Amino acid sequence: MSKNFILALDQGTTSSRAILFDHSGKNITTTQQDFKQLFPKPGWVEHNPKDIWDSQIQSALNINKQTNVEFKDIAGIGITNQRETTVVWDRETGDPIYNAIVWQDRRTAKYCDSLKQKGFLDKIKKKTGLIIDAYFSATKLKWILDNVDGARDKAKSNKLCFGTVDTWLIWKLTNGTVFVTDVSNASRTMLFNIKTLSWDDELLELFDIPKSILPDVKQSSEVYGFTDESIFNVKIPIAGIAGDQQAALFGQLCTEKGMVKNTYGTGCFLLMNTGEKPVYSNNNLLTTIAWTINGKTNYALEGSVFVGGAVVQWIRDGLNLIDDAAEIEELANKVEDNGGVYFVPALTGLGAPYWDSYARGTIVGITRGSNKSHLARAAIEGIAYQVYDIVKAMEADANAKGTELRVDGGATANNLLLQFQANIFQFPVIRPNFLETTALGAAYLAGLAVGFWDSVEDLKNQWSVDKVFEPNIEEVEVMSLINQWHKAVSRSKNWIEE
Ligand SMILES: Nc1ncnc2c1ncn2[C@@H]1O[C@H](COP(=O)(O)OP(=O)(O)O)[C@@H](O)[C@H]1O
Ligand SMILES: O=P(O)(O)OC[C@H](O)CO
Repeated sequence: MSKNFILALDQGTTSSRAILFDHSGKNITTTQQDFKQLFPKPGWVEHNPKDIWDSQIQSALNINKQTNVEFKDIAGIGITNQRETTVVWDRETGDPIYNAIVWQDRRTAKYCDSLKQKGFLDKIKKKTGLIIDAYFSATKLKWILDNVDGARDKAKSNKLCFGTVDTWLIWKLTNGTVFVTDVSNASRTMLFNIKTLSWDDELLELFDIPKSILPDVKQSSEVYGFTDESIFNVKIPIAGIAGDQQAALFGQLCTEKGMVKNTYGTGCFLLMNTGEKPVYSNNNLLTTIAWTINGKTNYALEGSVFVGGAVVQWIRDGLNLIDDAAEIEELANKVEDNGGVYFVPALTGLGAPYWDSYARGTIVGITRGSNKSHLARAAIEGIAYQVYDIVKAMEADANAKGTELRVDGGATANNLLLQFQANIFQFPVIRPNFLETTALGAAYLAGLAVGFWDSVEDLKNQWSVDKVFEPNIEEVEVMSLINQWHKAVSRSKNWIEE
């Protein structure tokens, strides 16, 4: 019997989602569970790996409560996940030995500084495509091995497993029988050589990490194993894995060299498909693996913004100015412009192109006339300005002007944000009809592996436009806004002292 659905599991920074797709790429149903964010110290961000698993499996199980679809009618599962977040667990018991250290966590910033001072920047960039930063998994994993009682001894005697979130979920889904990741996730660890497509022995030595604790690295689209029968009462092939930003690039069908997307979620992540060869940035962007399919690896250039939609969450939960993220647009629309207020949302430092772990959130230009609407507007604009800086870096690397940008992610519901983004880019921003492109990308990868879809060409007519945001201000006006923004950025940099 041929099966009718593909299930994507999208494990994000703030929530776990399960999304069911049919053959036409239509979203049949979505289930979602938020889970707890842990902030044990300033600059530290953790998740309980059990919360990650519980929320993810619960949303998957809720799929057949919300629809009549039976699990036996699912042809394959695609996994996509918040990247870099580091989980270490006991190989025997399956119990995590510490909380997951989340990608936003800055606790290893000082150690990263010491690596830079010792001159490792070039070597690490050549091997991994990455800039030395606390963002990536390597220093988080080293921190766990160095700081959790007994961890180093256990690691040496092959008693521990390390994984990014994809690896952790697949381990749990297969009852501890499959220990894998894919190239896109591996390329975010700072331990993976993106040219040889293997764990790099020299880097493992540098970070003092035994190879035995690392998962096998697979392609992004292949059958890795089957879910344990006890979970869905049927064995379902797990057939796709990609880090969420690479999955979104695939879901937006940016499958040709030169195509670009930006996702506005907790953070913002702009990726350009650079084809089958790695392109190295001269402007502080990352080189990363987009995916490997049928033995062919595609690379991407990436600009990562640490705080995007998260600034709206902070305005909601930290300041209580709104009850729901969507209300920010109405609040911001009560004023015509930012009234001179600029908000650099460096709440967990600045990512690309600044890479400043010591920057912190900064609000400048406040006068007696400023009000909460100006602040809301400045926050939304602060998201867009950060993406602007990345586009400029990418234009400089590509030696070409951007012409359009495909966007997705939760914050793209905000028309004010996308209109302002188009205004400062001076080129159109395109919002597709279907915004869960991360999940769609994971579904495509799984569906291609199990023959649910035949080829990428097959998928191309599934992408369609909801709205095109055309710029509606003049370039001279943009220049003066950008000038003020960069002044604000300079105020936020190198703020905290450890
Ligand atoms: N209308 C809106 N305007 C601005 N930001 C929004 C809006 N709706 C949601 N967001 C923000 O988008 C983010 C959620 O997007 P999502 O793609 O689900 O994120 P993630 O996958 O990172 O968990 C949250 O940070 C939220 O504050
Ligand atoms: O969970 P998201 O969508 O915020 O994505 C997080 C990124 O993968 C971090 O690199």
